[in-house]
Amino acid sequence: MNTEITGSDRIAQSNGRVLLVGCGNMGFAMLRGWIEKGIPANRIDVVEPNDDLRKRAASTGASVHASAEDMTGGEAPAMAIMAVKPQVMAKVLESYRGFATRGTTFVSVAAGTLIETIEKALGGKPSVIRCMPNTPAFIGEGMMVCVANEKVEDADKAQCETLLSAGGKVAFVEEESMMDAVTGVSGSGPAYVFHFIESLSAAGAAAGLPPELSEELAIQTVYGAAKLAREADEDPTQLRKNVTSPNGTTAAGLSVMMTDDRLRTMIEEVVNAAADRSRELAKD
Ligand SMILES: NC(=O)C1=CN([C@@H]2O[C@H](COP(=O)(O)OP(=O)(O)OC[C@H]3O[C@@H](n4cnc5c(N)ncnc54)[C@H](O)[C@@H]3O)[C@@H](O)[C@H]2O)C=CC1
Ligand SMILES: O=C(O)[C@@H]1CCC=N1
Repeated sequence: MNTEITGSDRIAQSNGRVLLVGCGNMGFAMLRGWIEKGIPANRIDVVEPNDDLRKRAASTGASVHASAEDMTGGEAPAMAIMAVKPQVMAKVLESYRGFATRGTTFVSVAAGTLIETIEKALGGKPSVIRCMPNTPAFIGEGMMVCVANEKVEDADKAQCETLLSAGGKVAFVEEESMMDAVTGVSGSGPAYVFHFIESLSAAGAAAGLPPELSEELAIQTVYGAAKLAREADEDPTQLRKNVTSPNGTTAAGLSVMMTDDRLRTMIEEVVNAAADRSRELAKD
């Protein structure tokens, strides 16, 4: 008889505790999203060595701990979300090896860190999901893309999806190699959009608008356009055409962006640079 306890069994038995290791920018964005969407704070433990960040995590009602030692003697969580930097991920995972044989599904959000590296660090045959989230998870509008190893059962995957979807949309891919491009598009993507907002806002100010007003116009325009792109029946190409009157102002602006595919070429370079860095991180 197989007596191994799976993550989903553990959820049924223990009300599914969740462990978040690392509560910096990404960890806190996820934690905040979970709390906002009603994941009970009393089901969440956070390990974060930084005092200020630990206090911030505690403000959500989650139980906070300064180090792995405070946690590892206790009940194994159903899921451990690992949100530390890729450079320390393998070392940090070693402290949680005990959970790997006690039914915990490990979810790493580190850029570049391969499933193989996570498995080695945990030893044995752990259940591992590699996930690339993004910071809009903070407001429940993130994009979380995951790939699972063969040890992850459907029920564990479903449980993980339930948790992660509190931070936004969740997708699973079959091939781990896609995660580098995913990182280049949606993981790092919010930073490109924020820089676009900064640039649009600065250009408006340079064109004579009060800076605060210009920033408001830039933010609302990106927000409204993204929401329309998500909700409209038409695709982004048609939505662009709908704004562009023949020989009008938009055509004048777009000709600067689109001549010789200027922006598209640059964005391709941007995404490739981020994806290449993700591949490099796998080798560090
Ligand atoms: N910031 C982002 O937009 C995204 C980040 N990621 C990934 O998330 C991970 C974390 O990135 P950030 O949050 O940006 O970095 P961060 O530096 O803000 O957060 C990392 C946190 O880990 C904590 N930490 C260090 N050692 C620890 C240990 N032994 N136990 C528990 N916590 C420990 C640090 O004190 C810090 O608060 C990285 O692997 C990154 O690749 C993934 C997607 C997006
Ligand atoms: O810049 C980074 O490496 C992380 C991963 C994706 C977004 N931030």
